[in-house]
Amino acid sequence: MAREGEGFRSGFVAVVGRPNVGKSTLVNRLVGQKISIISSRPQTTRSPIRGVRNGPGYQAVFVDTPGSQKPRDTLRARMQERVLDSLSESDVVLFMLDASQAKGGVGRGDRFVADLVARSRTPAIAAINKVDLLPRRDDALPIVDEVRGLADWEDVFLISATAGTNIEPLMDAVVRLLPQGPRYFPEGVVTDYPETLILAEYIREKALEVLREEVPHAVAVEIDEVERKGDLTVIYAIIHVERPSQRMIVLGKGGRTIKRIGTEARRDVERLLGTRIYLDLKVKVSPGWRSNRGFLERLGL
Ligand SMILES: Nc1nc2c(ncn2[C@@H]2O[C@H](COP(=O)(O)OP(=O)(O)OP(=O)(O)O)[C@@H](O)[C@H]2O)c(=O)[nH]1
Repeated sequence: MAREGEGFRSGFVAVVGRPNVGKSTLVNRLVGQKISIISSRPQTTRSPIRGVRNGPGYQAVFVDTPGSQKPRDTLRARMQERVLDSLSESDVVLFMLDASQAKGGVGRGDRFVADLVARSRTPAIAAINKVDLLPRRDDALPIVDEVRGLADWEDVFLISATAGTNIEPLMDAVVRLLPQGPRYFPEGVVTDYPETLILAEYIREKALEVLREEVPHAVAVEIDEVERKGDLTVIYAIIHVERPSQRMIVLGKGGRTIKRIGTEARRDVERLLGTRIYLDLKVKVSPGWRSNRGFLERLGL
């Protein structure tokens, strides 16, 4: 962790709200990349990281708060505790709701989340999103009034994550609430390094460990797809080798070797992402991949 000069602000911003209110859209806009950016996870949070934004004198780490919606089952009390814990561990909470849905009055689900935010006693900002969907500007006023009554917000903003309305004023307000702190992630890493490349590196490292000297340098790992299903992340990855004989080695007797690579990689990736992982590993023979430019570019090499 780099030490920064006097007055550097940093912290974790929990983004909460019912599904579909636009949390990912907003964070992607703030971070400026389509893929959430991750790096080695600092000890201070148990939540998966959605993205990191670096600005003059600050670093804001946006984190997900799993289960921040009204649970329908009997686990309700325990889930509430978990959400409360993660909100309390954050430095700032960004509560989002969908203006187009709140038109006839703020829904019960939104109230439920807002109530958790209030109970966490963490400085919080409310962002009423999708204002572009309101037919008239005045339609927003009753929503703002209602939202103000839900918790003791530091600020309430009307935004549109897709149109870009009020995004920078919102960001300024977030930064004002960040405490003094270190730069948790090196600037270069978080701005240049997409998640898939980091995942691929982890899997490659495990493959090399397990294979030792048997398939030196013939192994490349490609992440085909990352799918998030609640707190489960499904990762489809391909291990490329150059010859059929190498494929046999990577698979191992009865698939034993690839299974071991998968198990070890999954453990690390789980720690990295903070979610449960299902890792789908395939081995493919790609002759001459090392001299195929398009292939190398796709892999970020
Ligand atoms: N019109 C409009 N649509 C938006 C806006 N922000 C997000 N959306 C749309 O709302 C849908 C849901 O957005 P997401 O960012 O995936 O919502 P989310 O809250 O991250 O959803 P979960 O990951 O399921 O919790 C997408 O189709 C977005 O394009 C907005 O400001 N205006």
